[in-house]
Amino acid sequence: MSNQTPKILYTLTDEAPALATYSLLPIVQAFTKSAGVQVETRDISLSGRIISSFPEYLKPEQRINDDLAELGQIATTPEANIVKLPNISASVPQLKAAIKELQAQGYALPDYPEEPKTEEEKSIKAKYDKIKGSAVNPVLREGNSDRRAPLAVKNYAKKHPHSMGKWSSESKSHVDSMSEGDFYGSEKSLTISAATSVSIELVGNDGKKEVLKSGLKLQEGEVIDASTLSISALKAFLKKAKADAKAKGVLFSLHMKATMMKVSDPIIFGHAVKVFFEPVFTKHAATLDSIGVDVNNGFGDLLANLEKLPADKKAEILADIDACYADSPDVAMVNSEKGITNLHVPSDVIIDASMPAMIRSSGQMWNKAGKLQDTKAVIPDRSYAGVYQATIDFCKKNGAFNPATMGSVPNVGLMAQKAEEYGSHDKTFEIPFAGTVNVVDADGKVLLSHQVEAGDIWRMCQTKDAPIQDWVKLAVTRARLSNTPAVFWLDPQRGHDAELIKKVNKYLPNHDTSGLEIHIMSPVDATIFSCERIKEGKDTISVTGNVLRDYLTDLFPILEVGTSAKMLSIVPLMNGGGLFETGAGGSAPKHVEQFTEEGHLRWDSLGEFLALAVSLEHLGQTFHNPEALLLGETLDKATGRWLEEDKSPARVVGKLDNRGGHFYLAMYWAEELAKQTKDAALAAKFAPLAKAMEENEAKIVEEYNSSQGKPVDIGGYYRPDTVKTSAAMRPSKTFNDILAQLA
Ligand SMILES: NC(=O)C1=CN([C@@H]2O[C@H](COP(=O)(O)OP(=O)(O)OC[C@H]3O[C@@H](n4cnc5c(N)ncnc54)[C@H](OP(=O)(O)O)[C@@H]3O)[C@@H](O)[C@H]2O)C=CC1
Ligand SMILES: O=C(O)CCC(=O)C(=O)O
Ligand SMILES: [Mg+2]
Repeated sequence: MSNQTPKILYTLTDEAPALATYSLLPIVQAFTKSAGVQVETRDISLSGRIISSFPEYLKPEQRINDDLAELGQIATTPEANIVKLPNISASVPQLKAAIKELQAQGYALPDYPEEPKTEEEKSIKAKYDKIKGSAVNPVLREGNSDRRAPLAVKNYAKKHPHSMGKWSSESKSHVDSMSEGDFYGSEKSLTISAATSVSIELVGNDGKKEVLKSGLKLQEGEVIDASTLSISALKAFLKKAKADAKAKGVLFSLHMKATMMKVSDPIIFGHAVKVFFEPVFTKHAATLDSIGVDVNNGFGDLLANLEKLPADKKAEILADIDACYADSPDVAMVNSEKGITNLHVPSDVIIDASMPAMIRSSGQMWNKAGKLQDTKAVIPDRSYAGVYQATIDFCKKNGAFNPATMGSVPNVGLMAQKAEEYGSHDKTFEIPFAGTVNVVDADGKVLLSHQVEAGDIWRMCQTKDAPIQDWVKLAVTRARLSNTPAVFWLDPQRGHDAELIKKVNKYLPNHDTSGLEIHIMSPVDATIFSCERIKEGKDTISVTGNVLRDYLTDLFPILEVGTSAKMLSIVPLMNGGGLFETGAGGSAPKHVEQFTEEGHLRWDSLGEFLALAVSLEHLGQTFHNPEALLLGETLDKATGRWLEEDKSPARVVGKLDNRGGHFYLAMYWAEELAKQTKDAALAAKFAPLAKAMEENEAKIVEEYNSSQGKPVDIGGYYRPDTVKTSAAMRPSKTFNDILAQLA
């Protein structure tokens, strides 16, 4: 491998991180090129993925490579070195908006066929559905997850604690979940003793049989589980939750993961919308059906479709909606000025980020008057909801956490090879008729079985053995390296977790655990244990499955350091390569809105800096490349200084933003390279650059800051115009000229 060109693949994504890339990548490429390291880009943006899926509809010059497929393949090779920025996991409304924008830009793409009739439409829908939801991360994540706040980041947070809402023991905020009929209550699981192939069959109460899936290959040692959610129980629960929110005078707020759980959660979301607006749906059922309303895409879909109706009919329905609002608890708002509620679009409120944000704000969310108010967080399934209730209880009892003193909860997450719920989409079904769902093996033996009613959701998950072994090893390695207690968050009451507990107990003895503190606790107990420790300033590693990996790596970072953007997020790929994710958060659509309205980008690129440093280190080690190692080391030092000197972007216009922050990183990085003594040639190359930046610091900052305060046109949202965006993101001519000297 050492005679191949060392190469980092840097991903082009969406929204705020994509904007930031326009400013940061030229710096990175200039620096790395000078040291003989190549940084190439791969387009995995939503628009890029759409364009590359429909070459036959496009002019030859519009066609682009399927970079995601290429990266997915590379991720399984030892030389993989990928820096992955957050991307949009598109809900249907986002997908449609992106298609519309691309069509307007001259791409003759087909519309998204909501109800496909012809074979062609079915094939178009299948292609779009592959792009929908979380379609990138599962492809690239050929390894487990190691997410933590580096020491420099914790120290920065302690020195500059972010604001944290106070907690009162009187708070009425709480989590509400089903008490029966959910996935949690119905989960069954087993470990496969010999490789086989299974099918999933629905046998109707009348004997009718439908094969839902066949030929699903299972490996020896693989854990499978299946569970079902009863729709009648869900509806009854939602109805009760709505009435209870009204009785208690708290906001009603639904928290799902409709992006990642792209089959099950939009259905649950749709039921919540229908239950909340029940009188409207009952009275206008036929009309709403005739205009093609699909509330799995949110209440916004209903509002958009009303445009198809004559004015008087539309007014009648709108009046009934108003009457329904008047009779209901207030709904938590995404944007109170624009009247957008949490029920409008399923991708606006995503549980991993939304619950911690609520907990950071005293357990409150925004009401329609734009004021914070106590909230009922509706999380129908019980599997993980208890973690949030336990955190809320902890804050009610002990007051808010103190970022200046609190400890840390890093995470080791089981994620590889589409583990657990996050790989269940192709085995999730909305049941067409009442009966029994059976998972049947190659010998015709029924492995798992559930009674279901029409409309229920049934799903099966897989967790392969090799990733489990790797996860246990990673947990022990992290516990050893950081000398920190590690807790496996596994619930013996759950079928799947019970199987995993057996595996953990089987594989832990393969490692030297002497002197390490390792526990297995249910998620609720683990939450209490970890919260008590962080309050005392102590660290505790959470070792979790895939969903809690996602939830906890927003929850604790948001409480500890204000945002999960500051996380180091490493995916040691199982075949030896490295995937370096930038932060643990998403693509921050709110930041784009602020940028286009007032020219200030508050996106914090710290996650990119951290990821790039470990990517360079990995590259240096894999290819025995001292220049890459040196670039990584100096970047790490520069990042440390960047934090010490507090060059993080401000939230408000007129002050240093993302772009000015990049300039400071470049200056510190050049200074570190000029200062080091391992490579005199590199030092000589970077010394004049550092000097030029130092001498022009004030002028450069002025050029950045004075570009703010006015609307910015980037010529597109999902596919911005590259020339316009580059100009907007690189407004300092002085800095651009200095950087050009490196070329
Ligand atoms: N790894 C990935 O690819 C991920 C992708 N996503 C996708 O991202 C989109 C948005 O998801 P959402 O749930 O809103 O979560 P986000 O993490 O994008 O946003 C939540 C909030 O977190 C803060 N934030 C996140 N990243 C940064 C950063 N680098 N700098 C400063 N603040 C930051 C912002 O808060 P503030 O308002 O305080 O500035 C932001 O509004 C969706 O399409 C989702 O599917 C989500 C998670 C991970
Ligand atoms: O892929 C996605 O949709 C979200 C991923 C995510 O939230 C995470 O990994 O933290
Ligand atoms: Mg997440």
